[in-house]
Amino acid sequence: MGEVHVFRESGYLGAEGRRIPASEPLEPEGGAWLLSPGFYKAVFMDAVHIPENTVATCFPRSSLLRMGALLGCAVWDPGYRGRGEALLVVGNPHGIRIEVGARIAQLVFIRLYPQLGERYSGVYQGERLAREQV
Ligand SMILES: O=c1ccn([C@H]2C[C@H](O)[C@@H](COP(=O)(O)OP(=O)(O)OP(=O)(O)O)O2)c(=O)[nH]1
Repeated sequence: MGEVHVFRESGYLGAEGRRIPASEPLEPEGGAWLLSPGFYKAVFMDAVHIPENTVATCFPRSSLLRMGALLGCAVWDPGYRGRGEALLVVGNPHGIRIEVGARIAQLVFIRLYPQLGERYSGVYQGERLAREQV
């Protein structure tokens, strides 16, 4: 876990366009976030580069589920590079506490045969990376 954000406005998903809502990072206290029930944006601390012959998907660690929280993840495309994000849903009515840098997710890689002709070139390519990392 690198950052936890709260959403500050609505999002929009159209047939063509989209607007990702503004969000605000929460300051950890004593090196951890105390999160009450709700929906948060979880920004990963680690950057990934998905190989071009691979697609990945991400699951929450079961420890997260066991304490009453979910991580919503989608598909990580071949060739994607970046520090991605996921949706953290805290359902435990007593909240949860997550330390900065705690491991929250596991990526599962699926090798593609044959290799795809196209690698990811969407709007999230290179997100949160320094120019030389892209
Ligand atoms: O839970 C996830 C899943 C994917 N990604 C990254 C890797 C992926 O390659 C990229 C784009 O994901 P996706 O293709 O699902 O997004 P989209 O909304 O379809 O965007 P685009 O139109 O750029 O494909 O975002 C995340 O950060 N979190």
